[in-house]
Amino acid sequence: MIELRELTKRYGDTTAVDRLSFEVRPGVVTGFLGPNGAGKSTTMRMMLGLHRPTSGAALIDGRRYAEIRHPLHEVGAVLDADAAHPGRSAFTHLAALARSNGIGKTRVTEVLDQVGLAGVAHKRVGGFSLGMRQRLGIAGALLGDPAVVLLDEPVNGLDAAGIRWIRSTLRSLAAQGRTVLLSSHLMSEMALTVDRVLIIGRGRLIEDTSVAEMRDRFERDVLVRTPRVAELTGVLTRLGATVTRTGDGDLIAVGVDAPAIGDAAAAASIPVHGLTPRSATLEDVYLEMTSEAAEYRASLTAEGR
Ligand SMILES: Nc1ncnc2c1ncn2[C@@H]1O[C@H](COP(=O)(O)OP(=O)(O)OP(=O)(O)O)[C@@H](O)[C@H]1O
Repeated sequence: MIELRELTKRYGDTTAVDRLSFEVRPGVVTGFLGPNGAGKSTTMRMMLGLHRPTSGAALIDGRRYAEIRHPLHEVGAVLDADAAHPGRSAFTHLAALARSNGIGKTRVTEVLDQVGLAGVAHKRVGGFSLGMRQRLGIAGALLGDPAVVLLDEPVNGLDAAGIRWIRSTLRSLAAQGRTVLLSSHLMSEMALTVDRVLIIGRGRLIEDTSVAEMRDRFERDVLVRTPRVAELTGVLTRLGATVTRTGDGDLIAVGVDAPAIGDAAAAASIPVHGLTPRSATLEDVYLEMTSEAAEYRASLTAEGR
């Protein structure tokens, strides 16, 4: 379990993380989402004791990272797929990591097998594809059999097979009762991988919800085509709908479903030539939630800050 309490990080005038509080629970895959510059990497680095918070705390199973005696056994992290020296083999890289944490070579063989790299264990990492380097990173994170696994942008740049592999690996880690947190700036990458989402913008928490709840919250509307626009607008408004008009003269009704619109139009003898229920995608909902933070970021970039 990961717990953030009013976690804050300031760099001079920039508040990268702003009084962030949330919990990441075991047994589910949690996505940590936000537009570029939202503060995801800074937050993860504070969880791992790599950055010192300005105030507040990031706790792993109730303790700050610095207080954990054998960190690799409690938290495994992949912050950068290129952390391994290109001249080393996968085995040598992991064996060095294992040795410095008092872990035996048998475990190295086990994790290489677990991530599907057993066949290339003695090949140079420099010749590995991004997908293979990502697997190696995960092998390193799993060496100490930790209860908490953190991954920063693990699917960035991966092909479809690589994404599928990460997805099923993270699901099985969560099913084993581990706490799994992965960051991304793209909802589309997360939608099929995570159960819960924590969305941040400008260092603040915007949403802490499940993907299922987010799907349910889509604002559904109905596109209505009628030759008697004004009359139908009146009928639907009286039904409680919010009605707007498209550039093509169609109506967009929010707050009533298509059958209710059809019935009301029939009762008023208004012809309806088209009735199309529409729903936003998960990506649309996410972009709307984070638009203010993304625009703020764009304005800073435009000012050259
Ligand atoms: N060492 C630093 N010094 C000054 N500002 C920093 C530093 N590290 C991060 N920042 C700023 O803090 C904010 C958050 O950055 P961070 O890298 O944590 O965001 P992110 O959500 O991980 O973004 P991305 O998706 O682009 O990786 C940004 O405004 C960034 O410019």
